[in-house]
Amino acid sequence: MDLSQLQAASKQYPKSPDFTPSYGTAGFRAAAALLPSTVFRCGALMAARSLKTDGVTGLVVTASHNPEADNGVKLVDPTGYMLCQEWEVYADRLANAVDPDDVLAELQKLQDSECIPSGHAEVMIAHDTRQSAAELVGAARCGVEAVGGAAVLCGLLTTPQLHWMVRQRHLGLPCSEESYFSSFLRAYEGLLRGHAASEAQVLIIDCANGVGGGKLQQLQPQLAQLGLELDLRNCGRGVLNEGCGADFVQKDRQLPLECDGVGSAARCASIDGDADRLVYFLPHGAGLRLFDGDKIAALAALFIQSLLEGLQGPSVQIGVIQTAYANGSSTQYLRDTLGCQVVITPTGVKHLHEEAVKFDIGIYFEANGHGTVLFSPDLLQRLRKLQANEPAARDLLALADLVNQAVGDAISGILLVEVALQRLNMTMAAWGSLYADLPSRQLKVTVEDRSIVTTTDAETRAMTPDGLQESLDQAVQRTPSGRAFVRPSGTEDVVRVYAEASTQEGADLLAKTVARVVYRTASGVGPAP
Ligand SMILES: CC(=O)N[C@H]1[C@@H](OP(=O)(O)O)O[C@H](CO)[C@@H](O)[C@@H]1O
Ligand SMILES: [Mg+2]
Repeated sequence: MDLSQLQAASKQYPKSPDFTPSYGTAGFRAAAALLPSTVFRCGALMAARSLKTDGVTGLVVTASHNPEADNGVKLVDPTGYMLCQEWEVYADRLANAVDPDDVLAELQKLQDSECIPSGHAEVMIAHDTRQSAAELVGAARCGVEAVGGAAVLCGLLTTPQLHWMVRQRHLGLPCSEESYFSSFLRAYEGLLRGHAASEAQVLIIDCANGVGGGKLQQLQPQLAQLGLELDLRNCGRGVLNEGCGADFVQKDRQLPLECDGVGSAARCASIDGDADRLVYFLPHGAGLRLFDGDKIAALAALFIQSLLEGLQGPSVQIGVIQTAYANGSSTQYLRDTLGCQVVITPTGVKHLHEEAVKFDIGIYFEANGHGTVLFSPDLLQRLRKLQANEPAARDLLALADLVNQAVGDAISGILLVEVALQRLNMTMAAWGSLYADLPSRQLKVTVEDRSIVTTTDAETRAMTPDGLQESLDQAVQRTPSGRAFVRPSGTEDVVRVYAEASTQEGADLLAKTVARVVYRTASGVGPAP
């Protein structure tokens, strides 16, 4: 790695002294104005990662479902997965280096400890629709070039598109946006051939005023020809993620903007600002009936089991990976009714992904709608051998092409849900009644320093501060079918509270009680909950 230009370039991107970025649940995220230094350094880091792996890496400038004024960076390994967790510590150290000398010193240390070879580094860079994107993409590019790497500017893309393209490069397969669309469409058409519903299906999609809207518009004509009519809302005229988008719908349980008055029969979906999360919903009274990531995982598991029934030979191990935020009813359904193995991991798809790859078919979804279905290389090989004679093998192979094998992808997720509903001949109502969600509530508590809250057992129990878990246990014991946990957010400066119970009142009360315990034991700031 050529570090001779690094210090000079680094001077253009000074870090403000009191900014201490931290690689959170999915990369760095902060107010956009603070981020040029972080993104510059991530550019350099991903060039180093490219040399280390002898592959093309990726970087997406996005703050996902967060407000327009925020931005962030998501880092992509050559496999198309997120940056390997061992390297997060380098990302943290580099991002926090105080000045250009320090940046150089950190990269030199990285170069030595990872034995980074010299050679050609290449980093694919994409961005979402935020106004701050241009400046930050410039910073990323400068960071890549400052260590002698080549930046490939891929422009406006969804996060999962860039992950998919990086993976395709790795596999030596076509990696343009055109091939992204055509590959999903081919798989969709193949899975529905001879099985499509007789009438066109209409789906209203709340696009969060983010990057997914334009991308879905590009797919609209071809999907209409295949019997799926997309009615796109919040396509960019309004404010990004404000009053709309998958995070708003899943957490606030309210109809997004531009979706009122659509009628209770309207099938609706909502994606987030960088189109890696997906939830479905049906308008219901003043609110909505939510089909979250857990429901999508259950539908995917049911569909995959139905396909596997037609497959000869040894049984295929299906694992479903969830976090503590998964509704208790979903876990019970997957385990007891479908007989799937369920694994619970800490929050963040990097943790779920890590477990999902251990199964022949690993289905992972966070309750917020971020997830995908992974097929193991061994299973794919077996399916390829069988495909000439077995339609089930062909269907499963098509499914592996339909579902983004790199990361959770809202666009691919929509196609998965639509195929599964049509192939299982299921209405949204039937999907909804696979199991009934336990009422739940999520709250946030602002505290002086969220890092004093530490957890164990996949974040289901708090270890510190003293007394927090004990008080939480008492509150849970008083609540019929109660369950609650707290954890420091990895993306926001808050402690998150989750509670569920047999009634909504019970869940609300439990969440409030726990929020008060957090406020009391972890030095809450601002008004008490
Ligand atoms: C409760 C919740 O939805 N948490 C989200 C949120 O992380 P936090 O660490 O909870 O802020 O953002 C992550 C990145 O998008 C996502 O992976 C995760 O599920
Ligand atoms: Mg997102």
